[in-house]
Amino acid sequence: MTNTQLTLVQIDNYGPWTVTPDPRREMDLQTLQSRLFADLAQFVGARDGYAFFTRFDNMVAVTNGLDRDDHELLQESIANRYPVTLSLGIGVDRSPAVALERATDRIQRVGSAQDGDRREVLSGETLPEADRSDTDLQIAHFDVNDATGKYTDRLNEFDTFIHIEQGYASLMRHLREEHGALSFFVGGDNIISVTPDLTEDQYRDAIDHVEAEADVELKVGVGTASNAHEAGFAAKHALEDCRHRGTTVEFADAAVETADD
Ligand SMILES: Nc1nc2c(ncn2[C@@H]2O[C@H](COP(=O)(O)OP(=O)(O)OP(=O)(O)O)[C@@H](O)[C@H]2O)c(=O)[nH]1
Repeated sequence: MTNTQLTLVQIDNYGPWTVTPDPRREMDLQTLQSRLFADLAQFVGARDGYAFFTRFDNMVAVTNGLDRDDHELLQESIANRYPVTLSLGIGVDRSPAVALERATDRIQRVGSAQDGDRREVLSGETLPEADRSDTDLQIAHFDVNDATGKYTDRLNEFDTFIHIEQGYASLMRHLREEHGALSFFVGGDNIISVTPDLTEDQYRDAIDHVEAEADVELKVGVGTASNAHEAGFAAKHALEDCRHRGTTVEFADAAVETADD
């Protein structure tokens, strides 16, 4: 059974805080946001989840394997160390987009992101403990073909960035609209998608779509496991298979996942 547990992480009342009593220095905000993401990534990663920075004031984490107590501990630890607090909404569904809808609804129904009285919401349902080990999720790790030779070593950084971002925009829209999959840029030329069970043909169609729309060539490795780390790690191995075989889509085989993890 494939089921994704997603957590929406939202900084409470962040907009007003950034301008109270006066606008704060931008690089101080950037430092806070990136450190907060680093702490979230470490916390979630240590429990075999994945975290994505998305807009920094709102972040998304794949939290299969994390229970309500883990979420509470995250809130407590951040509140102890940062001048801001976090609200967390949790949702579970076969479709990652629906899981995120559910997670979001849990926070939105309590109040606005800029509501001074709405703090440290923790709401939503986690996967039942008994279901965790036999519930899988799918991670697809996309990479631009020869980004170094085509862009990094030839163009200035800004023009390279435009190409990569156009490819990302095209892929994220296609997978969201066609399959309810959620895709996140993770740096360099890499995009990680949290997907429902997709077929090889569906991945191939996505790659063809991005090439036609944005003129960016991608390849993808796909992994399935009970947590994001194992699924993503298997996907990375599958991506290496693409490199060695010259293919565009590879699915991890289960043996690799356990042998190398
Ligand atoms: N987040 C993340 N970034 C990576 C990973 N591997 C590579 N990168 C980034 O991607 C950039 C380009 O590296 P590659 O994708 O290996 O190089 P390439 O030139 O595209 O070559 P091929 O992928 O072999 O076609 C690196 O500078 C890193 O920033 C990864 O596993 N995760």
